[in-house]
Parts: sequence; C-alpha cells; structure tokens
Amino acid sequence: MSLLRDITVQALPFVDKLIFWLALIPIISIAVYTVPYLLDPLGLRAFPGPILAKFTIGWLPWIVSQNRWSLTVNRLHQKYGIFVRLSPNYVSIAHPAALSAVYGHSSGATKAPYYEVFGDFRARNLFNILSRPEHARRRRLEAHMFSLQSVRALEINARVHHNNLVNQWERLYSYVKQAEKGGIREDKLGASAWRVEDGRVWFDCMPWFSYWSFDTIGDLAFGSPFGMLSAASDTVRVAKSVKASLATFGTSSNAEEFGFETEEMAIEKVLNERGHLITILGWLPEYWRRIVQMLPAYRFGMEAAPKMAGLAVAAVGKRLNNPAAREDMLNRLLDARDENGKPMSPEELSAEAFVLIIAGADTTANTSCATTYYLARDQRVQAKLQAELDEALKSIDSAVAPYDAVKNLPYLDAVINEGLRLHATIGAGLPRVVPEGGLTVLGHTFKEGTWVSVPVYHLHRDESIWGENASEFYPERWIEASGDRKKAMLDAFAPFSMGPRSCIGRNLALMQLHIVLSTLFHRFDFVLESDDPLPVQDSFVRKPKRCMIGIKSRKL
Ligand code: HEM
Repeated sequence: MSLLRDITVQALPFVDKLIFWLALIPIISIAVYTVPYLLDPLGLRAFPGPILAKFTIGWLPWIVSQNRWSLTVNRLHQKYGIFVRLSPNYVSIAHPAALSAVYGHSSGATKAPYYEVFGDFRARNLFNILSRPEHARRRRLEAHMFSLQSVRALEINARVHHNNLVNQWERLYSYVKQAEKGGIREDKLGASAWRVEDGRVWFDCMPWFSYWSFDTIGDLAFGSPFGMLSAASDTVRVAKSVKASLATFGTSSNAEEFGFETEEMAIEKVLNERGHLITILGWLPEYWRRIVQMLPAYRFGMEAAPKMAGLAVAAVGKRLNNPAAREDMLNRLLDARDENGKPMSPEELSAEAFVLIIAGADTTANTSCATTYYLARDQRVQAKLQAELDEALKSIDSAVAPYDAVKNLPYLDAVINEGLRLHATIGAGLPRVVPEGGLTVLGHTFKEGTWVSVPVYHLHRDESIWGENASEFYPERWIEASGDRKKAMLDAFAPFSMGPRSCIGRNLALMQLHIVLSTLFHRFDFVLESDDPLPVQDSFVRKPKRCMIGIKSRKL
C-alpha cells in the first residue's frame, strides 16, 4: 500500500507535464490554422467557400481523395457564384473572362508547385516545367512536331491502329454469328470479357480505347506500338530500374531487344493508381506529401510512379537501338538543341517521351470513350451522325475513314465538341501562381503567391452560357447557335486550356477523334447496357471507369 502511494506521488510531476503538453496540442493546432486566417496575408478572407477550406490545406485533397473534385467545385460555384475559396491560399474563378486573365500569354502567372508531383524523372518535361522562360524554350523545340502539317503526315501511321481496332471489334462481332450457330455465348478476347445477347456482342469499350490510343502514341512517338490491341491487353514490358536502364542507352544496336532488364506492367491499373495519388499529393506541401506517401492505402500508387517512368525508358531505349527507324517524334527530340547547341540527355528524352505517352494517350482514350457513351445513349443523335457519315464515306472503300473525308463534317464536329465539353477530361481547375505585382481578374487584384484557377468542368456546364439543357448531350447547339450566343459558347469552351501552357497535342487529338469516331460509328451500331451516368475516376484526368456497350455491324 505504502509502495503504491510512493509511486503515485513520484509520478505526479510527469502526469502534470503530460497534461500540460496534451492541452497544448489543440491550442497550437487552433493557432496554426486561425492565426494565418486572421492575419489574412493574401487578402482572401472575403471570398466565400466551405469553412474548412478557408482554414486548412487538407480540405481539397480530401475532396479529391473521395472522387468528388469536379462535382464539388461545380456545386460550390452554383452556390457561391464566380469566386470560391478552395484552400487558404487558393481561389477558383468561374467566368469565361478569367480564362485569358489566368492562362493567357500576358497573365504572367506560372504553373503552381502542384505540378512538381508530375515529375517521375529528375529532369523536368514540357508539362511540369514551372519557369516561363524555360518552358518557352522547350515548347519552341517541340512545337514543330505538333504543327498541323506534321500531324497530317502522321495519319498514315495512325491508320494502322484504327484498322487494328476495327478488326478486333469485327472479331468480337463474329462471335454473334458463331453463337447463332450454337457456339459459345461468352468468353474473353485477351483481357476483354465479352458476351453475346440480342444479336449484339457486349463488352467494356474503355480498355479498347486505351489499347488503341497507347499503341498509336507508342508508334507515332517511338515507331514502336505497345502491342496492346493485338494482345487485347494493357500489359507491357517496362524497364525494371530506370537508373540502370538509362545508363545502357546507346550501347546496343539490336532494335528488337531491350539492352536492360525489363518486367511486365498492367498499364491501366498503374496509371490509375499513380494518377489518383499524385492528384492528391499535388495540393500538399512537401512535408505533408511525405507523410501521405507512407500511408498503406497509397503504397501501390507510390510504387506505380517509377513503373510508369520505366515504360518511357523502355520505349526510348528500344528506339535508340534503331537509329535507322522511320521518322517519328523521337527523331525531332534527338535533333533538338538548346541555346548552347546541347542535345537532350537520355533522361531528358525519357522525361519528354513519358509526357507524350501520359498526356497524349489517356486524354484521347477517355474523350473517345465518353463521346461513345453519349452517342450510344442517344439513338437519335447516333442515327443523325451515321446518316452524315454514310453520305461522306459512300465512295470510300477502306475500313478506316480518311481524315480529309471527315474533318469538316458539321454534325461530326458538333458531336466531338459536345463530347469535349460535357466530359472535359481535364476539367478541374489547373492551378497557377499569381506573379510579382499581382494579377487582376474581373476587377479583383490577387496578391503575389496566391493560387488561382478556372474550373473548365463548371464553365462547360454553366446554364447561363449553354442554356437550360447544359448538362444534356445536344450537338445541335453548336450548329443552331449564332452571333452573341455562339461567341459566349466559344469563349467558355476550353477543353485544351489556353495560352502558353495549352495542349500542344490538340491537332493530333482532334485528328484522332475525327477518325476513330467516324470509323466506328460508320461501321457499327451502338447501344448501352445501362443508361446510368458514366462512372468516372475524377483525378487530374477524368477517366471513365467502365462503359459497357453492345455493338452490331451496320454492314448489309
Ligand atoms: C482529347 C485529347 C486531349 C485533351 C482534352 C488535352 C487537354 C490538355 C490540357 C487541358 C492541357 C493543359 C494542362 C495544364 O495546364 O495543366 C494539356 C497540356 C498538354 N497536352 Fe494535351 N490534351 C489532349 C491530347 C493530347 C495529345 C494527343 C498530346 C500529345 C501526344 C498532348 C500533349 C500535351 C502536352 C505535352 C501538354 C503540356 C503542354 C505545355 O505545358 O506546354 N495532349 N492538354
């Protein structure tokens, strides 16, 4: 008993200290969040927004992690109006005039440090360079390979992959005929599950658009498609160690072999995990990023980033073994010299290759899939498009629509614009940092260091611009509108962003969308398995998770 009393007495000072320090935690935490709010160094207190967003940088990444980014920002602008504070230092501005003010050539704003997480190599690439002069130099080096003329020259190579896609879908459709004769009614082609029902073959078209888009970019960029379409699978070979493989560049002349160790990677899963994780991390300061990366839920995402880098390294490494390869984008990068006459290092080449694969393939695949979803959902629109295509392609006997035959079809153009508008694959606000001297947008001057962005997903669905049917897929709006109405629509339409950091691959993307949609809808008739909204992974790139369609051939 007396021993117990002694221990309790001795422990008291420690308990007191513990209580004192524990009591300090909430006080310090409250101070950390409220002092900056009260001092308001950026002068943002007057802007409305969710209460937590005004106090903590954690609110926005939390929303992103819940797959509610574009929808939440859209809802907040509907509630609060043009300006919404999304973080202690960050304001979203939903107005068409803000597009040029924030992203235009004269705004002076730079990409926010948010983009640092997109660096899977030490060398920066066109997409994640922050400095304006450095970016302008790199963009000049690459602009030529994306000019309309250069892109048109790529059509002949791109057609091979459109053709492969049609052939694979014809193969899937052939199972309908086989089932009618007593053959099996469901199975897998590669990794793609299919079933036959009601005279159609049913499958998820999203992976197929990815196979097609990745194969095309691999071919155009490095003369080497990934072979996904023919395997009907997204599994590719990537460099096992980026560092070790970079060191082997140029040491082999066997174009059929990698000069380094490789492993298999399922590109879709890795890309999704990586995309989801970095979209969350981007909003956090460096010390928070380290903590989040250690959470078990994000471990796969962390392992995914080097694997994606390994994909680019493998593609470049293989291509460098073949200096006699036909003209491709890598040739242009190999010829590029900086202002001191220095060529790009192997790592810089791989970093650029990486961006071409990531920025080019996923965005085009997602937009093609989402537009297919809208067309399959609305039989009236689909029939109208098919009538236009039948007329335009009546004297063409190839399976793939030539770009010249479909590039100026009014209804197809309207369908593509409507797909880009409603799905907006890069639809969330792209954050920029206000430069020295401040930035005035719609009469408000933001102080240096403030983050600002314009939410394209919201602008593309704003009823004051697009009318009461803003959330409907209605291609006619692009044909019926004229005068001020048309101008207002075009001012608010920015699927490729605008200004110096706008999409460099726009010409290629538009060519690809025209060819793939006209080829597929001319050839097949589409219906949806369910009219439910398209499920989307709402990360930096808004990616359809799945799109089950039933197709039948339109060939008589
Ligand atoms: C439908 C397809 C596409 C859409 C909707 C799209 C959209 C965009 C958008 C909105 C940006 C600005 C991103 C930002 O500021 O953070 C961008 C940048 C970029 N895009 Fe695309 N893109 C598409 C296809 C492509 C293709 C096919 C390529 C190349 C093969 C490509 C390469 C790039 C690159 C390299 C950048 C960075 C440009 C820079 O910062 O100078 N994109 N894209």
